[in-house]
Amino acid sequence: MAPEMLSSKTAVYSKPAAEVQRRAYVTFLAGDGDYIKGAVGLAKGLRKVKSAYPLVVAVLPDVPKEHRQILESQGCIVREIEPVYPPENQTKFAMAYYVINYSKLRIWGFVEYSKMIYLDADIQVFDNIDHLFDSPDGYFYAVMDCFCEKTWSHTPQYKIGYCQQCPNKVQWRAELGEPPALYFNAGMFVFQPSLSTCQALLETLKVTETTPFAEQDFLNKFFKNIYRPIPLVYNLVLAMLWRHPENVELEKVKVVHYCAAGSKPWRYTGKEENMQREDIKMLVKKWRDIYNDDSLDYNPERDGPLPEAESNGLPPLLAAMSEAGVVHYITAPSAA
Ligand SMILES: O=c1ccn([C@@H]2O[C@H](COP(=O)(O)OP(=O)(O)O)[C@@H](O)[C@H]2O)c(=O)[nH]1
Ligand SMILES: OC[C@H]1O[C@H](O[C@@H]2[C@@H](O)[C@H](O)[C@@H](O)[C@H](O)[C@@H]2O)[C@H](O)[C@@H](O)[C@H]1O
Ligand SMILES: [Mn+2]
Repeated sequence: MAPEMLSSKTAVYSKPAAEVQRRAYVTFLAGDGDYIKGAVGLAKGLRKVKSAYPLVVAVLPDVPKEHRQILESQGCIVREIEPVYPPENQTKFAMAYYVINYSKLRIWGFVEYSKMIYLDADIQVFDNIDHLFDSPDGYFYAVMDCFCEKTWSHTPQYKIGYCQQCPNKVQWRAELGEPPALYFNAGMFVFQPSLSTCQALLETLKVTETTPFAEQDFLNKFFKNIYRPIPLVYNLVLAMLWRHPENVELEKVKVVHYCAAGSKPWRYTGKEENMQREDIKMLVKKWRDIYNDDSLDYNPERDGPLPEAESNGLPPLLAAMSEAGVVHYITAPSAA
């Protein structure tokens, strides 16, 4: 029976908080466009690599009911989030739609989970990465980005040809001040949901200048002191294939991020720059093979009930309070 929030009835549970270790992957979906295909592909890819954890999809209110039903039919846990808008700004984002990406910050509020791995919907997981959930707590793990694409032409590092992927090729110039801090791509990261962190993110955003890479720039600033780079195999930003091929061993790559212009597999035409490369065509085919594989559709008999059905049934906030050991609840019969 779904628990009552604390009211005239005393809703109480007996569940030792310590054993409630909830982990999940999470992606973000906005609008009624074709990113739904990316989210479905991701759900099927995680199933193919036999991940032990569910995929939560944080959806903005504008994601239609039909798309939410498709996600649930694929075994996803759909959670609606409120949009997050950056302060009024004159910024020209690198891509105009990046303004919606600040809504990703809501996932820090998913405190029914102790650790989560965020993946953009244009990402595919080709090898099991569940072991990343065992990374030591207290840090923010993500893969370093590349500054060489034209999308970076507004930055000093692009102007002098400096990139953190090859720091010795073009030396940073002292007259430009401090070299850029290690900078991660925000399409994939390992994090711990926390109500206080979520609050701090939203408060800090209100007083932070918006910048071309929107929430990616913001997250890099916010987590600068606890950011720990992880190997590129966990988030291959496609531009690395032509910008830093010496850093890529494609056969070892576990996670591919289809972020280069024209590379979204569900709308790939091969017309854009670099899109006729053999490796790109192979990676798009790999994604499509999973997306079109009916045997990877969610099957409750084979895959078991949705984790949400198994949860302790606590509403997220009570779960967090219980997990934090703040309060303990035992189920009591309805007073009525
Ligand atoms: O119309 C959109 C645009 C973006 N997104 C979500 O926002 C993420 C970030 O956008 P995108 O991946 O296009 O940025 P990129 O990594 O290509 O810069 C996507 O992966 C989706 O999860 C979405 O759901 N609908
Ligand atoms: O809202 C800003 C976005 O910034 C990032 O995408 C960029 C970045 O990777 C650049 O380095 C590439 O040059 C570019 O192609 C790519 O789109 C994240 O992937 C995405 O999740 C999101 O945070
Ligand atoms: Mn992306």
